[in-house]
Amino acid sequence: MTPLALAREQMVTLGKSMFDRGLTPGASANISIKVEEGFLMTPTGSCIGFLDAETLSLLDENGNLISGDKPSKEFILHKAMYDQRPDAGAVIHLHSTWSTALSCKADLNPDDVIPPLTPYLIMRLGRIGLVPYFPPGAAELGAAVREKAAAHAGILMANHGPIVSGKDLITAMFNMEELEESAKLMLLLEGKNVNPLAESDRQELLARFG
Ligand SMILES: O=C(O)[C@@H](O)C(=O)COP(=O)(O)O
Ligand SMILES: [Zn+2]
Repeated sequence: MTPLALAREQMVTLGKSMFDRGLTPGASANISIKVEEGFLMTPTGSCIGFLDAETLSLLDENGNLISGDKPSKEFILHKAMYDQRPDAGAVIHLHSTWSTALSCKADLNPDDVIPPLTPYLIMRLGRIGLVPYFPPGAAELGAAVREKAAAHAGILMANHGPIVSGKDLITAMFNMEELEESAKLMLLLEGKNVNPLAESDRQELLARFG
């Protein structure tokens, strides 16, 4: 199997896994993988639970369509992540419930949205960033993500949802799952007497795993 064929198969399989586990509803979400030709991306309007390996959008490095259906309108977000994070091999954007709920809250720290509650989020994604609301597909949203992406592999887009990168698609998916679980913990603990990790513990984790 060629690397491109493998990427197609993995996008279909992991897209279905995320959809089947209720991580994004309907035709929300988009996924991309960096490939030799440029990028493989989910077509706009597609449901990630029912992707067709043959109609996925294959784009060159500048985002020009080589083959397949019209790509996601969010290619600009994915490209911003790849440009700012040279080690990124895949990017996922979902409308997962807890991260999206968190993205709607006021007074979040745009460079550290989720407090250090447990080690694993810190080990996988470090600090989570936040960009202001702009409409889906807007150039301004792409620019805002571009500005945050060098410092954050996981970003919440206000009133919209999360976007994460990883060295490959399975890593990006695990990163997204950990972000979702951490957003859930944060919201479940609201108003409770929480004992977060000490900043020194977080620094140690960032130094070892970041
Ligand atoms: O929220 C939106 O409209 C997009 O960000 C999205 O999730 C799906 O857009 P397409 O990938 O263009 O279908
Ligand atoms: Zn979206």
